[in-house]
Amino acid sequence: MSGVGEVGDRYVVGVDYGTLSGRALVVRVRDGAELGTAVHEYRNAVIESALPDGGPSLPPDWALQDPQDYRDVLRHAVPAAVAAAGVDPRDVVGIGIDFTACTILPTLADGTPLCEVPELRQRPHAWVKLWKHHAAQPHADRINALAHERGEPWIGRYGGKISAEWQFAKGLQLLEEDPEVYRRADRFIEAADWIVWQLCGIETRNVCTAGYKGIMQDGKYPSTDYLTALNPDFGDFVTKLDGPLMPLADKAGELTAAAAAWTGLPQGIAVAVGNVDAHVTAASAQALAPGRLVAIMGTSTCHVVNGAQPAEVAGMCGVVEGGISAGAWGYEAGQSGVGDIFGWFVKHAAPAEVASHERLTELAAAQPVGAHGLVALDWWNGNRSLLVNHDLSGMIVGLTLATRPEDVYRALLEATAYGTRMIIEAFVEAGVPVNDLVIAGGLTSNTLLMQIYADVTNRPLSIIGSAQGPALGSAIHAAVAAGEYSSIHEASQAMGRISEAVYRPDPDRVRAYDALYAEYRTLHDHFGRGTNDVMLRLRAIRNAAAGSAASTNETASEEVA
Ligand SMILES: Nc1ncnc2c1ncn2[C@@H]1O[C@H](COP(=O)(O)OP(=O)(O)O)[C@@H](O)[C@H]1O
Ligand SMILES: O=C(CO)[C@H](O)[C@H](O)COP(=O)(O)O
Repeated sequence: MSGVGEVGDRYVVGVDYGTLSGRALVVRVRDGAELGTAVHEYRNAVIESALPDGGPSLPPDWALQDPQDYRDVLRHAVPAAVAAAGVDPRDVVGIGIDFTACTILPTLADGTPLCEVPELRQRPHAWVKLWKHHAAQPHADRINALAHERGEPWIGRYGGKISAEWQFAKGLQLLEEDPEVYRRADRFIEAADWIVWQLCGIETRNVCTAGYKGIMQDGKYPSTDYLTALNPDFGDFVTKLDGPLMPLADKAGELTAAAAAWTGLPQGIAVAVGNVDAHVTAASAQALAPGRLVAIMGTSTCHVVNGAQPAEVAGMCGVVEGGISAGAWGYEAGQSGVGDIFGWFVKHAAPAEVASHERLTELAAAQPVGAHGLVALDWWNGNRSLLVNHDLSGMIVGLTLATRPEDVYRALLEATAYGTRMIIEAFVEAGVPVNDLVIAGGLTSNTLLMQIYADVTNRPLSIIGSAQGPALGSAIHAAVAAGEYSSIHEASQAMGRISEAVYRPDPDRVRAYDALYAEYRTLHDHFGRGTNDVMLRLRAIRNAAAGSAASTNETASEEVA
């Protein structure tokens, strides 16, 4: 953190809503200096098995959140960040937020979350569905099949598949599993837009989530005909999504008196339009130019890259005009599990004497490429791009009695790099240039991982110059919304930071990885493209067994009662 500003300086606050916590960052407008930060952990974190106040236990693949946790970030992290920065809150001129996505909730017409309506509190579908809620896969499958059958024009803009994580799959699941909660939902809104509504009292919809996570293309959602063909009661779904659509970095409204009281910031300051963690980071990494692919690597990885033209890229998440920044076509792809796979290995598979990222990385770094004899498929949390199937699962080939924990750890790091290479090749083959990579997020601290990515992708890797890429990106958007800069490009140049080409590919390792990547591709297509659906069959067997175990437990507890 830099020192406090000078007299006359103005500041903006960026708030990054992550999977487990929200971080606030106070940033100086003139140069992007980061002056103070604070984190607030969500009390209810990720709700995966039981609701906070009781109700039915949640089936596999559910992931919910509590919207009160989001308000608490405003009440705790924002004032703490301003205090840590040592600036006068009266000099703060704007606030911007970014959120995970698609993280979405049903609300009443006034924005009250349905899970806060007393009689709906114990209904799982009344809660926020987090981005990694994966229980809507069957609904996504039907959305996709019908879109292809009818030749819907928008499906190509999503690489041919809508993800189970996105709005329409989650909405259809809500309708079909709890029609009453669906009917009570006047609004179905991304948490990014909901928290902006809480801040400025005005409901808006940002073009980023509407485009990538909804199906808003060329100013339109899917037709009523199509939605009715999915389910006769789904025809009205878009009326719950509709709202004033706003470009990124615009001002959504002004901070209300109530939100000023929560945050300690001045009433009336600019509130920027909501945005997504990955997409705001392109601005903080000074990576808005076409061809610079930004990978935000944390629990999962999100890839965003601007292009000059629209193109259809099989398996990408989507292409949206102005979806990253005005004046370009923004492309997105993603890997649903990255740091979480490494974390799983440290926590559940590595023996205690080596069970830390640091120790496993140190041991893994000592071996030449290929020496472990392993190739893994990185699908521990399903596959977002290119296969768009969250029922796929992880695999390691080549294990022997000589395999050591660091070998497996290294194979997992490499598997995620191969997954990123698949995505890059899909973009390039479709005519979307990817010249270099800019990496942001917590995983930038792992230098072995960074070098593996440079070698596997055969591209130079630049590193964002901030440990708070999303929060800084939100602050940059707030500065534009407050009128401090005339465009996001100008603000990004003044306030963003990047260290250019920190990691360069090594030709020998590139060659060695080409051979391993060829094996990865073969396995990827074999298990992911229908030659052998063993993973899908295992998932069905698991779900049936989990279902019968749950009903056995319920019968047992009824008998006890
Ligand atoms: N040194 C490390 N090497 C590899 N993975 C790590 C390391 N430290 C933490 N992780 C993993 O990175 C993820 C946390 O990254 P972070 O960027 O903080 O998360 P988030 O995506 O929530 O912002 C966790 O999944 C954790 O298992
Ligand atoms: O898809 C997303 C953005 O488009 C999610 O927000 C993202 O994958 C979750 O990010 P993280 O793992 O960093 O919390």
